[in-house]
Amino acid sequence: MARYAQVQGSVALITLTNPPVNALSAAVRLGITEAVTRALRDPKVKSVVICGENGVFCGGADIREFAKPMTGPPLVPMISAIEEGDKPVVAAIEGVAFGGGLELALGCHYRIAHSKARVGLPEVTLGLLPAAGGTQRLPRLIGLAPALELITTGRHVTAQEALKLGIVDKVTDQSAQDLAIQFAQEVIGQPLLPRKLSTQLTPCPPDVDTILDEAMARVKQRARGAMAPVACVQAVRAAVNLPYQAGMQKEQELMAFLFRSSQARALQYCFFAQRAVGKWSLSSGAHSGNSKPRPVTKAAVIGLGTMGRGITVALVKAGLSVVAVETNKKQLEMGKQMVSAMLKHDAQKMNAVPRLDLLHYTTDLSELKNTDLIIEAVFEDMALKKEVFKKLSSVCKPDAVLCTNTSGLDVDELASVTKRPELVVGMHFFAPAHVMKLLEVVRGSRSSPEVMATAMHLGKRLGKVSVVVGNCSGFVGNRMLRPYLDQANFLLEEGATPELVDGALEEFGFPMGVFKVSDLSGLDVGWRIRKEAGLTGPNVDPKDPLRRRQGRRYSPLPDLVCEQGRLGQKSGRGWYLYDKPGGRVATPDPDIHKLLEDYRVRHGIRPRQIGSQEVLERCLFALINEGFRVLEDGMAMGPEGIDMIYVFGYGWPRHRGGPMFYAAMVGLPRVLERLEYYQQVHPDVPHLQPSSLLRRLVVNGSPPLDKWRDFLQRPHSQL
Ligand SMILES: CC/C=C\CC(=O)SCCNC(=O)CCNC(=O)[C@H](O)C(C)(C)COP(=O)(O)OP(=O)(O)OC[C@H]1O[C@@H](n2cnc3c(N)ncnc32)[C@H](O)[C@@H]1OP(=O)(O)O
Repeated sequence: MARYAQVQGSVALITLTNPPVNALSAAVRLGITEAVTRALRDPKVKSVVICGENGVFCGGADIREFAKPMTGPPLVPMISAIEEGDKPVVAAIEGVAFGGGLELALGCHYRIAHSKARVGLPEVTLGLLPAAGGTQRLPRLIGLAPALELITTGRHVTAQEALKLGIVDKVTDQSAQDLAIQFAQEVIGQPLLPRKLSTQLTPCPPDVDTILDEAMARVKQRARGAMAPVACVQAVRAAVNLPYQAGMQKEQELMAFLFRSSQARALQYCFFAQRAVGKWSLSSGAHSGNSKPRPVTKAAVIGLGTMGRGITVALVKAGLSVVAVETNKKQLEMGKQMVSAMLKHDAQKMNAVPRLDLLHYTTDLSELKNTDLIIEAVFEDMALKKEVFKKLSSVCKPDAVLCTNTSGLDVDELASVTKRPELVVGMHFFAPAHVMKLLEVVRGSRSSPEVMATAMHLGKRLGKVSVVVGNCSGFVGNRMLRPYLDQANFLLEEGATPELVDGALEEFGFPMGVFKVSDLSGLDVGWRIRKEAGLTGPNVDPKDPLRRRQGRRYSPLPDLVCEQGRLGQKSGRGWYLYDKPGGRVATPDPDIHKLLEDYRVRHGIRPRQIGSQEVLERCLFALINEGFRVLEDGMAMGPEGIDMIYVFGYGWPRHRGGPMFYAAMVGLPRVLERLEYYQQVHPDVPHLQPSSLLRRLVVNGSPPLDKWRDFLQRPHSQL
């Protein structure tokens, strides 16, 4: 796990060999410990170089080992032995030096990086802190403020920035290993003490307490309940206030607390779940390993509304040439201006040139003859989308892939109007499409494995977390959102206010509560959908009472709010009041409180005190319950997919792992018991009826999440 060689006569070369990222597993730590001891003992060895195999220095501690009892030599003494030795040790960083990998490099006396390498301490993103001396050595090396920023965010740093910050000593376009070997010979005999970071003091500006206090305030505000960033600031404070050994002690104490936390488990679960969803499989036996994507060099986007513009920008930023289509010259010009502005804005931020040359604008569909893949992003209307698909089917080359960016319409119905249903797939982007990381890739019943591979591969090129989902109404994310929204509205009827509900959800960790999100998206969106579904407006069954639709409880409150012209942020009023149309700062609105009071009086509802716990249980458990139904119906590959959809698309706090992981943490019997309770109180809400999968899991002793698939009744998923 670590290869030892003697090169250039006097240099010991230690190579980490644990593909793919040379993670510091027990075997690697043992290998390094033995190799370093050998090098330090061998009188013929005058200096040492540590590098990684296959162009990667080290991706850090082996995260898979965190769930198991610790074996092998610990990292801290291993790194101390390197630093304390009397021979210069040079880290040759290629690829990445992350987490324990960078901490290992910080224990070396010199660091040389390849120009394409990246370094960082991303432990905070795993619910931990850099506990192999990272919180103590990095501030001593680069100073308090930059170290705080890197450690509390986990940000990756390019080799060039690392050089500027002083993390690395040299950057090369050639082999970092070769330069390190040469360098290791040059520094033989030079004093080592100034290079041993643990012997140094953290360089501190006079306003050190202010910097630390401000960092703590910033971190607490951003963390939304996540504990690791707060612990990171505490650990770095120790690097300023305490001698090295005492600082290390503090680092270990904080780490021990974080290591056992449910947040660390949730964040580590997310790390692996994010990678697992990329490895899709279909019930036919096709999977990511045996299905080849089609080459896509030229794409097209139909419709330059909000979604189409974002998708166009995402495609261009990924280096694809794009034909952007609108129905008339005026819309096209408007779309063009917006897309150009977005690309220029983005390029400016990155100090790059906007790739406007990759774009071609047209109103003529026949110009799509040579495109490999087309993404339809027109208005969410089945008739209109069908018309577009019919035309695409006749103008595009026969093997062009046709994608729809619908947020919930039937992909099979759309595919049925084309001559190539096997080449039709859903690509559900989330607004703003060039920013949001989530992509639901919707498999129609006839979508071929090749077309699935193409959509998933394209998602990866666009930097998205792409999740394969089945073709059901609302797919996975929006389907699960409905019961959540319903519960929020029912809570208002029963006595809550928008700010009470939102407060509970924000306290839980959502960046915005449900009513603030609705105001941001525009309340008319849901209103139109409800009208089309016959839930409000002229198509309502006249026999339905006002608070019942289609056999179940219905809250007309959102419709009443829209009828008053309160459409959310854009009209300056929605569930909240804003300072002006388009304003962002929400303040509670007495008019909404009055509307709710009048409504309750009109319907004879006696308002009651509602607490945060009830808000969370009713909103979140209803959503989770639908998640179990999604699994039962075979519309998702597994709970990991659902969780990644919620983390990346709906603001579910990552440190709570996603709804299905959260359910497992709360305990499935508890979720079941609360759903049963609320179902008894609200028998007219079918969404509260516990799903059969949840019941079955509880009966079978609540197995861990990765075993849930064994309890599905359908032998095959619908994917
Ligand atoms: C005392 C405690 C001291 C230190 C604590 C730590 O060091 S915690 C670990 C800190 N390191 C990280 O957080 C880095 C995590 N990894 C990454 O960011 C990326 O994997 C990386 C290294 C940039 C490579 O990215 P790439 O896109 O090239 O590959 P991918 O992410 O798909 O990873 C490939 C497979 O390697 C597995 N893997 C990656 N890092 C680790 C790791 N540190 N431990 C264990 N396994 C790791 C990853 O899961 C992939 O596995 P696969 O089975 O192929 O899905």
